[in-house]
Amino acid sequence: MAQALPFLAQNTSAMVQNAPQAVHKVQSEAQTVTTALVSPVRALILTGFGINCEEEFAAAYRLAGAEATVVHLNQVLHGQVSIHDFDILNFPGGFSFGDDLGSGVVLANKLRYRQTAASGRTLLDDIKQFVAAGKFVLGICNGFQVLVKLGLLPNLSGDVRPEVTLTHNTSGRYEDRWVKLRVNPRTQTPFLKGIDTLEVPVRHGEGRLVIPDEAVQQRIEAAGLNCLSYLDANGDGTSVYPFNPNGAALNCAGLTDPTGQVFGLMPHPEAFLSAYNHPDWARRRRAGQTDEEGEGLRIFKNIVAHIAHSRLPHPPSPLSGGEGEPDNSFLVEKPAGDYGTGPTAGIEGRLTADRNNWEEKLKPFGRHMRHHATEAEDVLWQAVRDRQLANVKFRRQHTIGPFTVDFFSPDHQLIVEVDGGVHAETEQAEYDAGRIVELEKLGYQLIRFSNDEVLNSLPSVLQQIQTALTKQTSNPTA
Ligand SMILES: NC(=O)CC[C@H](N)C(=O)O
Repeated sequence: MAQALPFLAQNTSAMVQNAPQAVHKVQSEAQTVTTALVSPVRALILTGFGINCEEEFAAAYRLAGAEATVVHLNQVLHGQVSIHDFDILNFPGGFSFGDDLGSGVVLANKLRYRQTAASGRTLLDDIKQFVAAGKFVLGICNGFQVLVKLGLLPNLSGDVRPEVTLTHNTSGRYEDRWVKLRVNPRTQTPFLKGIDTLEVPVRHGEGRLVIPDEAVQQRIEAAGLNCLSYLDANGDGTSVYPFNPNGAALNCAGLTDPTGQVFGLMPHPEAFLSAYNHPDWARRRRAGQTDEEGEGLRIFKNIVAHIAHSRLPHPPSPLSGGEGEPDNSFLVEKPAGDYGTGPTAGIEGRLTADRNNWEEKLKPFGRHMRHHATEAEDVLWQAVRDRQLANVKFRRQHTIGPFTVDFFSPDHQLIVEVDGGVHAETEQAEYDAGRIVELEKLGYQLIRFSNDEVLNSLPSVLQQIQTALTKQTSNPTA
């Protein structure tokens, strides 16, 4: 096992370093978007004492748009770095303390008993406070073992004492192979939101979950804390080797605590960040798969998006006269019916609606739509309101001619529409197509997103809006 260590470390960091350019493009796009948001999501990654997957872990968060900081555990234990300055605390894989006394045991004991010189507090005291503050903890492989040995997982009692354990694989050997996983639909954890199945590698000697107490097992199942299970070739949960590589109880590859904020798993999602990490990538390419991202990245994107979203002000308050509300300064006296001028028409570029039509129909309609915004519209509005995106002002449910558009940047003449399922229906699609032509004729740029895109890939949506803003040069008259 000891010989495998340098090989694994070299091999995996080379995979990250050699990740294709496309991945780095995703990385820089995601970072730009995060910078555009209020403050970056911050991930703290612990290393030292034989941990060896910290760089892949950091790469995963950076690709997901977060700020990743790798520190030696001693820096935290000696009080030089505070976990409370971060949003996610991460325990990577590796061979901490050479797996002496069982994988993860010594490190768990250090967290529980080692007091920081200054305060006499233990790091576990801080972690409890961290979780109580609504923050997140992720442990992968050796990190998962640490969380289990410590009792942070599954932590049914809330007392952080060990309730289950992870021990030697039933095969009696170190397992290094790819596995398929299914997400328990009952899990509450944001780490796994929207994920059904996942293919990831395992590399461990002590990954077999043992649940000594029947009542504990029932409570784990009842609460859906067994969030990941190993699948066989038919996609069914299995105890059969090698699909289940370690003989885990409940075919379980990962656990959460009852809050869903603490999550640990034996497989390595941080080792599948790029499509090229997968042993079958070339065959998949030939079969027409074009996705550049590895499936493991979804977990990191999920948690980063969740935290970024929870930072946005809630609930939305479309206050009358607030940012985004149409106002009379956008109107000039014009004969009824003549609603339109393009953005190139000097001062008239500010005219976006006919007064009569606006007062009678469009203004109440806009107000109604603002008060009955869909979830996706709200999410996007919270991200762009108050000039949060590239310092650009957006209005919502803004009236242009006879149309009411979802989001509008007057300075950039950019329209952003968020579509629900109804827009796919033929009649509606035809109407939408006509509307786009009319609006584009008037000189506006229009981009559209589906509800799903906004809800599940907000950073990418914001990035695309930002790109569109730079294409559409600022209108000096607006
Ligand atoms: N990759 C890892 O984190 C390995 C974990 C642990 N050292 C084991 O062998 O079980």
